[in-house]
Amino acid sequence: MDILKSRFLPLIALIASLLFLYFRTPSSNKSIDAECSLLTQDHYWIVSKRVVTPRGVAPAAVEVKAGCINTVKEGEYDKSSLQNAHVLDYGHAVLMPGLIDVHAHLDEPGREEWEGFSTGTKAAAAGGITTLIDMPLNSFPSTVSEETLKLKLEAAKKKLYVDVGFWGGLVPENAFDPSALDKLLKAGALGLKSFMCPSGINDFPMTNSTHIKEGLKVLAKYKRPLLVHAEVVPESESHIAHGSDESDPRSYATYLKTRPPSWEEAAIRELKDASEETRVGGNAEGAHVHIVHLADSRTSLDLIKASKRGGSSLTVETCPHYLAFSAEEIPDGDTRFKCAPPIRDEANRQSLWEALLEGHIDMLSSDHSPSIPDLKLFNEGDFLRAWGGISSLQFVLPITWSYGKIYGITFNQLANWWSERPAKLAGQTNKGAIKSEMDADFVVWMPEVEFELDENYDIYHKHRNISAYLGQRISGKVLATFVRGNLVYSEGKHASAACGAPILAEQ
Ligand SMILES: NC(=O)NC(NC(N)=O)C(=O)[O-]
Ligand SMILES: [Zn+2]
Ligand SMILES: [Zn+2]
Repeated sequence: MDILKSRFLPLIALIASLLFLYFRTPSSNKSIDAECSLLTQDHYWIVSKRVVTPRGVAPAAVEVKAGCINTVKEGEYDKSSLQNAHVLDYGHAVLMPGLIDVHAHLDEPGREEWEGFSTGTKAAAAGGITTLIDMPLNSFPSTVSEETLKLKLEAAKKKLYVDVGFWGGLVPENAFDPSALDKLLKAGALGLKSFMCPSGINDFPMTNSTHIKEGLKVLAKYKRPLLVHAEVVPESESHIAHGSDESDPRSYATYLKTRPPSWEEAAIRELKDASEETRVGGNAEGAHVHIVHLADSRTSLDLIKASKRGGSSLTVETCPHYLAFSAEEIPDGDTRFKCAPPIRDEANRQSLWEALLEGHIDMLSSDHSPSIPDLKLFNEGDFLRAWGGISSLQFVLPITWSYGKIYGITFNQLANWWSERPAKLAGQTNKGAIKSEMDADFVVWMPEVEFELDENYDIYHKHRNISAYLGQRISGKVLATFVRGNLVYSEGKHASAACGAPILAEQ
């Protein structure tokens, strides 16, 4: 009997625990799901008088089912037709596709004291951003291989409040190693990113046109883009890179002179050549070149226009800080405004707006690139030695709107610049527009509501005091953010669990 007991007891215990797990799983899943959303339903309707669809702005009722948009019924909705349904009526608030930020530095693993997946994506959710694509540098190690992409994914686990994809890095070490690039792209990097000038990060060295052409050949096979920080330090100008001895490092003008528009021009001239290979019949047909954070609205932009006219597959983004600020108004010593390329003069700012409105600039991104406050050297206010990068993630929608409304921008333009075109760049065919079968990713916001970014405002970035936007009065309050049907942010509250998904490219 004892022998029988000792033989069968473990087996009985195993069966009992399997049965326990089997019956427990559905209810435990349910409670996890409930934490993902501030709503309990997964089938409901969102109603608003201003729904932004590819067809325009109109009253509509949007049916959400299992994380996707099921139907979009345009026109005033008839309450009786939705009688048994769960309806969220947002009245006059604007319902737009969630923003897709293709350029954010979240810095994990390795520099989580600068920013992190949890803080960064909470800020994104509070700002109406439903997807962001993380840059391969500022984390440590940089995302330049299959292994380092895996470290990113590991670090992101259970910390994502919105969906997050990853760009891989193109650096000299992997540029001539197509099999290493293959592995990185097969592991799910949505595309590659490279720098044509020093990045400031030791394990992310700069690339030249030869590296870029090699990278484009590999990217062509996967039909994915190369994003480029387009500034080149011309030989003849390298001597002014650190400012002349008599110049005041606390003056923004001193910094501005160290990175003239000719740096952007030189890089874009080289990129114009390299991107010819993306034309139909070219060596890298299928690949795409995307210029990040364009600051110069003059010759650089002319080169971009010529390249597009010639049939190259090329797009360009600019960022809200280039549209909001001008060099003349940056106070002495206020290194919150330091970024590269630099914020240029007022006339340049205005022509950036024109280029955006005329469609020569394709999209917007945050280039949210924070650091620890110490590196901003606030005490010295030294623009030449302070770390460059603007901290802005949570504010990009109200900032674009507040500075754009005097140019008469429309909600459809906002949706194009912030959702539709970024989705295309990142290969996200299920995202970027309010139409049936797309992911139910939305921002609900009130363009007319003004508020102050003061000390009482809830900011979720890791370091609130380094943002260049603090102290501003702006308009466009985000009321709610939905990620694949989950209400992840509403009226100052986040869902209790981080249920955003890592986005990996499919082969
Ligand atoms: N290492 C960085 O994050 N650099 C960034 N810094 C800026 N833009 O000032 C960038 O995107 O180039
Ligand atoms: Zn850059
Ligand atoms: Zn950046």
